[in-house]
Amino acid sequence: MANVLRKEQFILPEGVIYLDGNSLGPMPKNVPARLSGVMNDEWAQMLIGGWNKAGWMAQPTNVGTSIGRLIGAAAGSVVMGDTLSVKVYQALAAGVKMRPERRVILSDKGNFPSDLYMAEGLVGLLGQGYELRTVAPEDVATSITDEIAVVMLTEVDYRTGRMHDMQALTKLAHDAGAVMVWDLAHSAGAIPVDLAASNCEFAVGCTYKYLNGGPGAPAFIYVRPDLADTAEPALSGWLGHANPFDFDLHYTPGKGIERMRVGTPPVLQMAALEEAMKVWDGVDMADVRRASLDLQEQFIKEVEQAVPQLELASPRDPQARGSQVSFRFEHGYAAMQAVIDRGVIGDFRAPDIMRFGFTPLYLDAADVTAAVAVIEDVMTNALWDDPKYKVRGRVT
Ligand SMILES: Cc1ncc(COP(=O)(O)O)c(C=O)c1O
Ligand SMILES: Nc1c(O)cccc1C(=O)C[C@H](N)C(=O)O
Repeated sequence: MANVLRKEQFILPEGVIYLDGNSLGPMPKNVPARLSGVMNDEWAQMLIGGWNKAGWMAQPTNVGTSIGRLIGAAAGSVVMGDTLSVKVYQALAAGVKMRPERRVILSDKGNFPSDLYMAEGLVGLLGQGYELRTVAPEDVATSITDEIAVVMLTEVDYRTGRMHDMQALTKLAHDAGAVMVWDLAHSAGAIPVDLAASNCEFAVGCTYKYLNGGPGAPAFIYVRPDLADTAEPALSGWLGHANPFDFDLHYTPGKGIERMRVGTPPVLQMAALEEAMKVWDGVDMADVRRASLDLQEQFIKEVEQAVPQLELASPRDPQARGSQVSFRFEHGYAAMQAVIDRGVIGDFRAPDIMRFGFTPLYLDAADVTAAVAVIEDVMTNALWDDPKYKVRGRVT
Protein backbone atom coordinates (compact mmCIF):
# COMPACT_ATOMS: atom_id res chain seq x y z
CA MET A 1 0.00 0.00 0.00
CA ALA A 2 1.46 3.35 -1.05
CA ASN A 3 1.53 6.09 1.55
CA VAL A 4 -0.79 8.90 0.46
CA LEU A 5 0.05 11.29 3.31
CA ARG A 6 1.29 14.62 1.93
CA LYS A 7 0.61 17.02 4.78
CA GLU A 8 3.48 19.23 3.71
CA GLN A 9 1.51 20.19 0.60
CA PHE A 10 -1.29 21.84 2.61
CA ILE A 11 -1.63 24.92 4.79
CA LEU A 12 -2.99 23.67 8.09
CA PRO A 13 -3.17 26.28 10.86
CA GLU A 14 -1.01 25.60 13.94
CA GLY A 15 -2.85 23.77 16.68
CA VAL A 16 -5.74 22.66 14.47
CA ILE A 17 -6.76 19.11 13.66
CA TYR A 18 -9.00 19.42 10.65
CA LEU A 19 -11.79 16.86 10.46
CA ASP A 20 -14.02 18.94 8.18
CA GLY A 21 -12.37 18.44 4.80
CA ASN A 22 -15.62 16.70 3.87
CA SER A 23 -17.26 20.13 3.87
CA LEU A 24 -14.44 22.49 2.85
CA GLY A 25 -10.96 21.17 2.10
CA PRO A 26 -7.90 23.09 3.34
CA MET A 27 -5.76 25.13 0.99
CA PRO A 28 -2.93 23.40 -0.85
CA LYS A 29 0.27 25.42 -0.44
CA ASN A 30 0.79 26.02 -4.15
CA VAL A 31 -2.59 27.72 -4.69
CA PRO A 32 -1.77 31.33 -3.63
CA ALA A 33 1.23 31.54 -6.01
CA ARG A 34 -0.90 30.23 -8.85
CA LEU A 35 -3.67 32.72 -8.14
CA SER A 36 -1.16 35.50 -7.91
CA GLY A 37 0.23 34.41 -11.29
CA VAL A 38 -3.21 34.33 -12.88
CA MET A 39 -3.99 37.78 -11.52
CA ASN A 40 -0.66 39.51 -12.14
CA ASP A 41 0.64 37.76 -15.26
CA GLU A 42 -2.60 36.80 -16.97
CA TRP A 43 -5.50 39.09 -16.03
CA ALA A 44 -3.37 42.21 -15.43
CA GLN A 45 -1.07 41.80 -18.43
CA MET A 46 -3.08 39.89 -21.01
CA LEU A 47 -6.41 41.51 -20.30
CA ILE A 48 -9.05 40.01 -22.59
CA GLY A 49 -6.31 38.12 -24.45
CA GLY A 50 -6.15 35.76 -21.45
CA TRP A 51 -9.14 33.83 -22.78
CA ASN A 52 -6.94 32.57 -25.60
CA LYS A 53 -3.33 33.10 -24.53
CA ALA A 54 -3.72 31.77 -21.00
CA GLY A 55 -6.17 29.05 -22.03
CA TRP A 56 -8.98 30.25 -19.76
CA MET A 57 -11.65 29.07 -22.20
CA ALA A 58 -10.34 25.50 -22.20
CA GLN A 59 -10.06 25.22 -18.40
CA PRO A 60 -13.51 23.72 -17.76
CA THR A 61 -12.78 20.64 -19.86
CA ASN A 62 -9.09 20.38 -18.90
CA VAL A 63 -9.87 20.45 -15.20
CA GLY A 64 -12.81 18.10 -15.81
CA THR A 65 -10.42 15.55 -17.26
CA SER A 66 -8.13 15.71 -14.20
CA ILE A 67 -11.13 15.06 -11.96
CA GLY A 68 -12.31 12.32 -14.29
CA ARG A 69 -9.23 10.28 -13.44
CA LEU A 70 -10.37 10.06 -9.80
CA ILE A 71 -13.94 9.03 -10.61
CA GLY A 72 -13.45 6.55 -13.43
CA ALA A 73 -14.56 8.91 -16.20
CA ALA A 74 -12.90 8.95 -19.62
CA ALA A 75 -11.01 12.07 -20.70
CA GLY A 76 -13.43 14.60 -22.16
CA SER A 77 -16.52 13.27 -20.38
CA VAL A 78 -16.49 15.73 -17.45
CA VAL A 79 -16.86 19.51 -17.56
CA MET A 80 -16.65 22.11 -14.81
CA GLY A 81 -18.87 25.07 -14.04
CA ASP A 82 -21.57 26.59 -11.87
CA THR A 83 -22.53 25.19 -8.48
CA LEU A 84 -23.46 21.62 -7.69
CA SER A 85 -27.12 22.55 -7.25
CA VAL A 86 -27.13 23.88 -10.83
CA LYS A 87 -25.40 20.75 -12.13
CA VAL A 88 -27.99 18.58 -10.35
CA TYR A 89 -30.72 20.50 -12.17
CA GLN A 90 -28.97 20.13 -15.51
CA ALA A 91 -28.50 16.39 -15.12
CA LEU A 92 -32.07 15.87 -13.92
CA ALA A 93 -33.58 17.94 -16.70
CA ALA A 94 -31.56 16.13 -19.35
CA GLY A 95 -32.48 12.77 -17.78
CA VAL A 96 -36.19 13.56 -17.69
CA LYS A 97 -36.06 14.58 -21.37
CA MET A 98 -34.67 11.12 -22.19
CA ARG A 99 -37.80 9.44 -20.81
CA PRO A 100 -40.66 11.65 -22.07
CA GLU A 101 -43.31 9.01 -21.37
CA ARG A 102 -42.45 8.84 -17.64
CA ARG A 103 -43.26 11.36 -14.90
CA VAL A 104 -41.45 10.39 -11.68
CA ILE A 105 -38.07 11.40 -10.28
CA LEU A 106 -37.07 9.02 -7.49
CA SER A 107 -34.74 10.00 -4.66
CA ASP A 108 -34.32 9.30 -0.97
CA LYS A 109 -35.17 11.24 2.16
CA GLY A 110 -31.54 11.24 3.26
CA ASN A 111 -30.42 13.13 0.18
CA PHE A 112 -28.88 16.56 0.59
CA PRO A 113 -31.81 19.01 0.66
CA SER A 114 -30.53 21.14 -2.22
CA ASP A 115 -30.79 18.14 -4.58
CA LEU A 116 -34.40 17.63 -3.52
CA TYR A 117 -35.15 21.35 -3.79
CA MET A 118 -33.76 21.44 -7.33
CA ALA A 119 -35.91 18.45 -8.26
CA GLU A 120 -38.96 20.13 -6.70
CA GLY A 121 -38.25 23.23 -8.74
CA LEU A 122 -37.94 21.20 -11.92
CA VAL A 123 -41.13 19.18 -11.45
CA GLY A 124 -42.98 22.39 -10.53
CA LEU A 125 -41.87 23.94 -13.79
CA LEU A 126 -42.68 20.85 -15.85
CA GLY A 127 -46.20 20.48 -14.40
CA GLN A 128 -48.15 17.81 -16.35
CA GLY A 129 -48.16 15.31 -13.50
CA TYR A 130 -44.41 15.31 -12.90
CA GLU A 131 -43.56 14.20 -9.38
CA LEU A 132 -40.57 13.95 -7.06
CA ARG A 133 -40.92 10.75 -5.03
CA THR A 134 -38.71 10.33 -1.97
CA VAL A 135 -38.41 7.09 -0.02
CA ALA A 136 -36.26 5.88 2.88
CA PRO A 137 -32.69 5.18 1.67
CA GLU A 138 -33.09 1.47 2.37
CA ASP A 139 -36.26 1.37 0.24
CA VAL A 140 -34.73 2.83 -2.92
CA ALA A 141 -34.02 -0.53 -4.53
CA THR A 142 -37.60 -1.75 -4.21
CA SER A 143 -39.04 1.60 -5.32
CA ILE A 144 -37.43 1.59 -8.76
CA THR A 145 -40.42 0.73 -10.94
CA ASP A 146 -41.29 1.31 -14.58
CA GLU A 147 -42.90 4.64 -13.60
CA ILE A 148 -39.52 6.15 -12.80
CA ALA A 149 -37.93 8.46 -15.35
CA VAL A 150 -34.83 9.33 -13.32
CA VAL A 151 -33.28 7.90 -10.17
CA MET A 152 -31.28 10.65 -8.44
CA LEU A 153 -29.11 9.61 -5.50
CA THR A 154 -26.17 10.92 -3.53
CA GLU A 155 -23.76 8.02 -3.16
CA VAL A 156 -22.48 8.93 0.32
CA ASP A 157 -25.01 10.30 2.81
CA TYR A 158 -23.91 13.74 4.03
CA ARG A 159 -25.07 13.08 7.59
CA THR A 160 -24.05 9.51 8.34
CA GLY A 161 -21.62 8.58 5.58
CA ARG A 162 -23.83 5.62 4.62
CA MET A 163 -23.05 4.52 1.08
CA HIS A 164 -25.46 3.46 -1.61
CA ASP A 165 -24.32 0.61 -3.86
CA MET A 166 -23.66 2.51 -7.07
CA GLN A 167 -23.24 -0.47 -9.34
CA ALA A 168 -26.27 -2.40 -8.05
CA LEU A 169 -28.68 0.55 -7.99
CA THR A 170 -27.62 1.76 -11.42
CA LYS A 171 -28.31 -1.71 -12.76
CA LEU A 172 -31.74 -1.77 -11.12
CA ALA A 173 -32.52 1.64 -12.60
CA HIS A 174 -31.49 0.49 -16.04
CA ASP A 175 -33.40 -2.79 -15.75
CA ALA A 176 -36.51 -0.68 -15.04
CA GLY A 177 -35.77 1.61 -17.98
CA ALA A 178 -34.83 4.63 -15.83
CA VAL A 179 -31.97 7.09 -16.20
CA MET A 180 -29.46 7.20 -13.32
CA VAL A 181 -27.99 10.41 -11.86
CA TRP A 182 -25.35 10.15 -9.11
CA ASP A 183 -24.32 13.03 -6.86
CA LEU A 184 -20.67 12.43 -5.93
CA ALA A 185 -20.31 15.42 -3.56
CA HIS A 186 -19.08 13.17 -0.75
CA SER A 187 -17.39 10.62 -3.02
CA ALA A 188 -15.01 12.47 -5.37
CA GLY A 189 -11.56 12.35 -3.78
CA ALA A 190 -12.98 10.39 -0.83
CA ILE A 191 -13.58 6.88 -2.17
CA PRO A 192 -12.84 5.04 -5.41
CA VAL A 193 -15.59 5.66 -7.97
CA ASP A 194 -15.84 3.93 -11.33
CA LEU A 195 -18.41 5.82 -13.39
CA ALA A 196 -17.57 3.97 -16.58
CA ALA A 197 -18.15 0.59 -14.92
CA SER A 198 -21.39 1.78 -13.30
CA ASN A 199 -22.73 2.78 -16.72
CA CYS A 200 -24.79 5.59 -15.18
CA GLU A 201 -25.92 8.30 -17.55
CA PHE A 202 -25.02 11.33 -15.41
CA ALA A 203 -22.93 12.20 -12.39
CA VAL A 204 -22.33 15.52 -10.68
CA GLY A 205 -20.24 16.68 -7.76
CA CYS A 206 -18.54 19.56 -6.03
CA THR A 207 -14.85 20.31 -5.69
CA TYR A 208 -14.58 22.33 -2.49
CA LYS A 209 -14.71 19.26 -0.22
CA TYR A 210 -12.22 16.41 -0.74
CA LEU A 211 -10.80 18.01 -3.89
CA ASN A 212 -9.70 21.14 -1.97
CA GLY A 213 -10.70 23.64 -4.68
CA GLY A 214 -11.63 26.34 -2.17
CA PRO A 215 -14.90 27.98 -1.12
CA GLY A 216 -17.11 28.44 -4.18
CA ALA A 217 -14.99 26.17 -6.40
CA PRO A 218 -16.91 25.10 -9.52
CA ALA A 219 -18.89 21.89 -9.68
CA PHE A 220 -18.56 19.12 -12.29
CA ILE A 221 -20.92 17.17 -14.48
CA TYR A 222 -20.26 13.85 -16.21
CA VAL A 223 -22.29 12.61 -19.15
CA ARG A 224 -21.83 9.05 -20.37
CA PRO A 225 -19.83 9.42 -23.58
CA ASP A 226 -22.37 7.69 -25.85
CA LEU A 227 -25.02 10.23 -24.76
CA ALA A 228 -22.92 13.37 -24.80
CA ASP A 229 -23.98 14.37 -28.31
CA THR A 230 -27.68 13.83 -27.72
CA ALA A 231 -28.30 14.89 -24.08
CA GLU A 232 -30.45 18.02 -24.21
CA PRO A 233 -29.15 20.90 -22.12
CA ALA A 234 -32.02 22.62 -20.32
CA LEU A 235 -29.70 25.45 -19.26
CA SER A 236 -28.87 26.52 -22.77
CA GLY A 237 -26.31 29.23 -22.12
CA TRP A 238 -24.09 30.66 -24.79
CA LEU A 239 -20.91 28.82 -23.80
CA GLY A 240 -22.71 25.52 -24.31
CA HIS A 241 -23.57 26.63 -27.85
CA ALA A 242 -21.85 24.92 -30.78
CA ASN A 243 -20.38 28.25 -31.93
CA PRO A 244 -20.70 30.81 -29.15
CA PHE A 245 -18.85 33.49 -31.05
CA ASP A 246 -21.18 33.26 -34.05
CA PHE A 247 -23.80 34.89 -31.80
CA ASP A 248 -26.66 33.06 -33.53
CA LEU A 249 -30.11 33.98 -32.33
CA HIS A 250 -30.99 30.34 -31.73
CA TYR A 251 -29.35 27.74 -29.57
CA THR A 252 -27.51 24.81 -31.12
CA PRO A 253 -25.94 22.56 -28.49
CA GLY A 254 -22.17 22.21 -28.57
CA LYS A 255 -20.26 19.05 -29.27
CA GLY A 256 -20.21 16.41 -26.55
CA ILE A 257 -19.68 17.46 -22.96
CA GLU A 258 -19.14 21.11 -24.03
CA ARG A 259 -22.91 21.49 -24.22
CA MET A 260 -23.12 21.19 -20.43
CA ARG A 261 -21.27 24.47 -20.07
CA VAL A 262 -23.56 27.39 -19.38
CA GLY A 263 -21.83 30.78 -19.07
CA THR A 264 -18.48 32.38 -18.31
CA PRO A 265 -16.23 30.10 -16.24
CA PRO A 266 -14.96 31.41 -12.87
CA VAL A 267 -11.34 31.69 -13.99
CA LEU A 268 -9.77 32.45 -10.61
CA GLN A 269 -11.65 29.66 -8.83
CA MET A 270 -10.91 27.30 -11.69
CA ALA A 271 -7.19 28.12 -11.47
CA ALA A 272 -7.22 27.46 -7.72
CA LEU A 273 -8.89 24.12 -8.35
CA GLU A 274 -6.55 23.22 -11.20
CA GLU A 275 -3.60 23.87 -8.93
CA ALA A 276 -5.21 22.00 -6.02
CA MET A 277 -5.67 18.96 -8.27
CA LYS A 278 -1.88 18.64 -8.48
CA VAL A 279 -1.77 17.20 -4.96
CA TRP A 280 -3.44 14.13 -6.48
CA ASP A 281 -0.57 13.46 -8.88
CA GLY A 282 0.45 9.84 -8.49
CA VAL A 283 -2.26 9.14 -5.91
CA ASP A 284 -4.28 5.96 -6.30
CA MET A 285 -7.82 6.13 -4.90
CA ALA A 286 -7.52 2.53 -3.66
CA ASP A 287 -4.67 3.66 -1.38
CA VAL A 288 -6.72 6.67 -0.22
CA ARG A 289 -9.58 4.34 0.63
CA ARG A 290 -7.42 1.97 2.68
CA ALA A 291 -5.82 4.86 4.57
CA SER A 292 -9.19 6.51 5.16
CA LEU A 293 -10.70 3.31 6.56
CA ASP A 294 -7.69 2.81 8.85
CA LEU A 295 -8.17 6.30 10.27
CA GLN A 296 -11.92 5.82 10.62
CA GLU A 297 -11.61 2.45 12.34
CA GLN A 298 -9.05 3.87 14.76
CA PHE A 299 -11.31 6.85 15.47
CA ILE A 300 -14.41 4.74 16.12
CA LYS A 301 -12.50 2.34 18.38
CA GLU A 302 -10.85 5.11 20.41
CA VAL A 303 -14.03 7.22 20.71
CA GLU A 304 -16.15 4.27 21.77
CA GLN A 305 -13.59 3.27 24.38
CA ALA A 306 -13.19 6.78 25.76
CA VAL A 307 -16.72 8.20 25.40
CA PRO A 308 -19.43 5.54 25.65
CA GLN A 309 -22.22 8.15 25.64
CA LEU A 310 -21.56 8.92 21.98
CA GLU A 311 -23.63 6.68 19.73
CA LEU A 312 -22.25 5.72 16.33
CA ALA A 313 -24.56 7.12 13.63
CA SER A 314 -22.50 5.83 10.72
CA PRO A 315 -22.64 2.24 9.48
CA ARG A 316 -20.38 0.00 11.55
CA ASP A 317 -19.42 -1.96 8.46
CA PRO A 318 -16.52 0.04 6.99
CA GLN A 319 -17.42 -1.04 3.46
CA ALA A 320 -20.82 0.61 3.86
CA ARG A 321 -19.30 3.95 4.91
CA GLY A 322 -17.78 6.78 2.87
CA SER A 323 -14.97 8.84 4.35
CA GLN A 324 -16.66 10.33 7.40
CA VAL A 325 -17.75 9.14 10.82
CA SER A 326 -20.73 10.58 12.67
CA PHE A 327 -21.84 10.20 16.26
CA ARG A 328 -25.21 11.05 17.80
CA PHE A 329 -25.40 13.11 20.95
CA GLU A 330 -28.42 15.02 22.24
CA HIS A 331 -26.30 18.12 22.87
CA GLY A 332 -24.24 17.58 19.73
CA TYR A 333 -24.32 21.22 18.65
CA ALA A 334 -22.87 22.51 21.93
CA ALA A 335 -20.42 19.61 22.14
CA MET A 336 -19.12 20.29 18.63
CA GLN A 337 -18.64 24.01 19.44
CA ALA A 338 -16.64 23.04 22.54
CA VAL A 339 -14.53 20.60 20.49
CA ILE A 340 -13.90 23.23 17.80
CA ASP A 341 -12.94 25.74 20.48
CA ARG A 342 -10.19 23.30 21.49
CA GLY A 343 -8.74 23.02 17.98
CA VAL A 344 -10.50 19.97 16.58
CA ILE A 345 -12.69 21.06 13.70
CA GLY A 346 -15.62 18.87 12.78
CA ASP A 347 -19.21 19.99 12.25
CA PHE A 348 -22.78 19.45 13.37
CA ARG A 349 -25.80 18.38 11.35
CA ALA A 350 -29.26 18.71 12.83
CA PRO A 351 -30.79 17.28 14.84
CA ASP A 352 -28.00 15.57 16.79
CA ILE A 353 -25.13 14.54 14.49
CA MET A 354 -21.48 15.29 15.26
CA ARG A 355 -19.70 14.76 11.96
CA PHE A 356 -15.99 14.09 11.39
CA GLY A 357 -14.37 13.78 7.96
CA PHE A 358 -11.26 11.66 7.24
CA THR A 359 -8.88 12.86 4.59
CA PRO A 360 -5.68 10.81 4.54
CA LEU A 361 -3.77 13.25 2.32
CA TYR A 362 -3.29 15.45 5.39
CA LEU A 363 -4.40 13.42 8.44
CA ASP A 364 -2.54 10.65 10.23
CA ALA A 365 -3.00 8.30 13.16
CA ALA A 366 -1.45 10.76 15.63
CA ASP A 367 -4.04 13.39 14.60
CA VAL A 368 -6.81 10.91 15.28
CA THR A 369 -5.51 10.11 18.76
CA ALA A 370 -5.08 13.80 19.56
CA ALA A 371 -8.60 14.57 18.31
CA VAL A 372 -10.09 11.79 20.42
CA ALA A 373 -8.33 13.17 23.52
CA VAL A 374 -10.06 16.52 22.96
CA ILE A 375 -13.45 14.89 22.37
CA GLU A 376 -12.97 12.80 25.53
CA ASP A 377 -12.12 15.90 27.57
CA VAL A 378 -15.17 17.78 26.28
CA MET A 379 -17.51 14.85 26.90
CA THR A 380 -16.27 13.44 30.22
CA ASN A 381 -15.94 16.85 31.81
CA ALA A 382 -19.19 18.14 30.21
CA LEU A 383 -17.29 21.14 28.86
CA TRP A 384 -20.09 21.56 26.32
CA ASP A 385 -22.49 22.47 29.13
CA ASP A 386 -21.73 26.14 28.85
CA PRO A 387 -24.20 28.80 27.67
CA LYS A 388 -21.72 30.14 25.12
CA TYR A 389 -21.86 26.88 23.17
CA LYS A 390 -25.64 26.74 23.05
CA VAL A 391 -26.38 29.80 20.94
CA ARG A 392 -27.07 28.46 17.46
CA GLY A 393 -25.20 31.15 15.56
CA ARG A 394 -22.96 29.24 13.15
CA VAL A 395 -23.89 28.88 9.49
CA THR A 396 -21.91 25.68 9.00
C1 LIG B 1 -24.79 16.04 -1.72
C2 LIG B 1 -24.79 17.53 -1.96
N1 LIG B 1 -25.50 18.02 -2.99
C3 LIG B 1 -25.54 19.35 -3.22
C4 LIG B 1 -24.85 20.24 -2.42
C5 LIG B 1 -25.00 21.70 -2.75
O1 LIG B 1 -23.89 22.15 -3.43
P1 LIG B 1 -23.73 23.68 -3.92
O2 LIG B 1 -23.83 24.53 -2.71
O3 LIG B 1 -22.37 23.71 -4.51
O4 LIG B 1 -24.79 23.96 -4.90
C6 LIG B 1 -24.08 19.75 -1.34
C7 LIG B 1 -23.27 20.62 -0.46
O5 LIG B 1 -23.46 21.75 -0.21
C8 LIG B 1 -24.06 18.37 -1.11
O6 LIG B 1 -23.39 17.85 -0.08
N1 LIG C 1 -21.21 24.29 0.36
C1 LIG C 1 -21.26 24.75 1.63
C2 LIG C 1 -21.30 26.12 1.88
O1 LIG C 1 -21.29 26.98 0.82
C3 LIG C 1 -21.35 26.61 3.20
C4 LIG C 1 -21.35 25.71 4.23
C5 LIG C 1 -21.32 24.36 4.03
C6 LIG C 1 -21.31 23.88 2.72
C7 LIG C 1 -21.38 22.44 2.44
O2 LIG C 1 -20.80 22.01 1.48
C8 LIG C 1 -22.16 21.58 3.30
C9 LIG C 1 -22.06 20.16 2.84
N2 LIG C 1 -22.65 19.93 1.54
C10 LIG C 1 -22.64 19.16 3.81
O3 LIG C 1 -22.46 18.00 3.58
O4 LIG C 1 -23.24 19.48 4.80
